[in-house]
Amino acid sequence: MFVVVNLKSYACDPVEIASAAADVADDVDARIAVAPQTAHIERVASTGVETWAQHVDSIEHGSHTGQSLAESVADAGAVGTLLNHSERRLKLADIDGGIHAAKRAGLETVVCANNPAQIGAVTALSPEMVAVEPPELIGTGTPVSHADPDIVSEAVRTANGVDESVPVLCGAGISTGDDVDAAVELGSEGVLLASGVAKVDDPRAVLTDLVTNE
Ligand SMILES: O=C[C@H](O)COP(=O)(O)O
Repeated sequence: MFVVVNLKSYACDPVEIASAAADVADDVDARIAVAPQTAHIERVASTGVETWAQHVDSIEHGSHTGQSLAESVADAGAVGTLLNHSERRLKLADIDGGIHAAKRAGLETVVCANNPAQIGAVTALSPEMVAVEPPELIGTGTPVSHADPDIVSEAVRTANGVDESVPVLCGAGISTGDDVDAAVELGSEGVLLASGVAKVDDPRAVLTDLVTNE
């Protein structure tokens, strides 16, 4: 079970959440990663939590301005990156290029997709993991694993049909251990969540519930 907490651009304290995630991961031997704003990667990584970027661009060192170089986020302490998040959609060629850039820099990748058909397409690009997230449920607090279970099980079936070695995560509205349990029942090997941790008063309690309710 892999829990990825995407802090998006929420007005939260990234270090407080990262420290809580590091403690909870240690306490219950769970895999929890935090994906902060790029400018916060170094501070978040210094807490010891597994740190991910929210995005890298399909570029190499060179004349690029305002883009995110995979080597730079790795140098700051990231060990993985999201790609093609619903709020940062990419063309297929740029997803492919982003995966190559990430691999070059030693970063793992979770490539997001909106539906099972897109999951099939991005699984064929051989990322480490894929994540299905119906955009209409993102940030609603209505968990995909309860509200739209078929999309998760279909995404798992589709990904397995393309490449069985690529695990499928699911996201949108996940905030409790019960949501995680339901996701696992559907074949998901992890969850991607944001508001359920980044917008609450006690992120440590939520993180604990997420990984101890299995
Ligand atoms: O990256 C996280 C997903 O977009 C899910 O967001 P959410 O947990 O706020 O629904």
